[in-house]
Amino acid sequence: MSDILIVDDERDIRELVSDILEDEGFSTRLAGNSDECMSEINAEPPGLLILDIWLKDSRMDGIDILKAVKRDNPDVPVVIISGHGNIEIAVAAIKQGAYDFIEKPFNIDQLMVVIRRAMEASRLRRENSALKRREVTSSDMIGSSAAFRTMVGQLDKVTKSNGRVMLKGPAGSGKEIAARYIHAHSNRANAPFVTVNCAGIEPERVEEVLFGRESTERGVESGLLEQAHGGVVYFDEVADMPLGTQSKILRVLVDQQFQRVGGSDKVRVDLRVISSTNKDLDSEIRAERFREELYHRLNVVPIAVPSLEERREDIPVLADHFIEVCNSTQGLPQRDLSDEAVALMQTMQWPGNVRQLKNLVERVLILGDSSGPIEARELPSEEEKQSDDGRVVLSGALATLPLREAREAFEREYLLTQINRFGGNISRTASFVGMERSALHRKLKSLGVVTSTKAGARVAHVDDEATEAAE
Ligand SMILES: Nc1ncnc2c1ncn2[C@@H]1O[C@H](COP(=O)(O)OP(=O)(O)OP(=O)(O)O)[C@@H](O)[C@H]1O
Repeated sequence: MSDILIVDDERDIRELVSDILEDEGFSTRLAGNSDECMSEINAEPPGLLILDIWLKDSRMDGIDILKAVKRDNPDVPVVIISGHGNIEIAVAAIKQGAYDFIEKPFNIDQLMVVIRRAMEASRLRRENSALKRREVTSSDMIGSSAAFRTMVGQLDKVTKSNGRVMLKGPAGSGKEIAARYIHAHSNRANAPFVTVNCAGIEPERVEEVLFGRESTERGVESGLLEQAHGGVVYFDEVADMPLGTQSKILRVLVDQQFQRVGGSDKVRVDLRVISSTNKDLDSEIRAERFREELYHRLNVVPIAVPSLEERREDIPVLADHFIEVCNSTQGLPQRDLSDEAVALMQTMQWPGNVRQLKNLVERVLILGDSSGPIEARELPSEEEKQSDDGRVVLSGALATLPLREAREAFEREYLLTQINRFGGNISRTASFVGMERSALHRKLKSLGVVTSTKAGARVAHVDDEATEAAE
């Protein structure tokens, strides 16, 4: 079991707490001021920190120490000791990330309850992140085609370095999963992986979201960059980053530091930067929508992520994998794939790549037959297939509807497909389909399309109640 570091300027108190904890089977270390405390933590982060708020003869008070611990060793739980009548300070400490506080004078039972709970919470958190990592490393990167193996070979080469990687590939091809693979196999695997959805941040909130904020009422709220300290920050779809944000990110990459909104101190962070794009950034630079200098900083090691059409031979293993995932996470039937279904899937167009395949598998398992192998007839027939001269071929069903209903049916199906293709992200769907975000929201409402979270992913579907009411 890891040990407990007790920091208090009163020798009697730290020795008393230490005696109690050692009687309970914990090992302890002691510190009487902030310097001793920081050198103990730097030598070896403890399993738990018990920290007095007021420290005499110290360069840092308890709150400063707490901030440093939450920044550099966020997994170490901190229990605050506060003097009687200092509840407000203790509450402020909790806002800064302390697990709990005990008020002096305290009794042994109270102390033990708080410590056991703090240790348990931190154990669960660590286990949880280990599980998440295992999920990514062992099961998520599926494939054996040549194109896939080439990519994995390149990912393996960059895991050991700290170089900035740019993943280039179409939407849904697995860029984020590739970034997570680099993280999980690097020496930063135990530190955070934080995704910055470049299109999704409102331009007026960019600084707050990335750099955090400081105010007297709410204390320090760390932004995404600070949350990623020691680990990896993943800029998803950098081409969608507004120009103003690009300059701010560039400055951070050059200076290696930033200021929180409302704060005056410089915050230094240690980050590995991975970014992704599905656009051709050279033409974005020529069109003056992307800053060339930022491109060169991000594009140190470019890695191509192949589209699903470039790795069609992986389709059967990927589909089997998604059937298994749907079975274990949602209890959907565990079915095989018939040879005809596999053949059809391997000849289809996949503009939404692996994400589209995953959604298709889920849809067939929900709507299709409940047992037996998946047959080709259960896969969506390509109703709105393009004819050779680019015109849309009308299927029987659509052709029998009045124009208004046919248009609605088409719009509903089209937008459902697009939203799911963009993983439920309305901003990106809006930008792809060429509508304003608010107009798209209105449209979806009128068509009865809603989004909800299913097995951790945002999915779009038709809200039956809304469409019935409209009819
Ligand atoms: N090789 C793979 N093995 C298993 N699942 C995969 C693989 N590649 C992609 N996926 C799955 O496909 C979906 C899309 O992948 P991901 O989000 O990584 O794509 P992306 O290229 O980052 O998409 P976008 O550009 O739209 O953000 C995810 O659910 C992911 O788990």
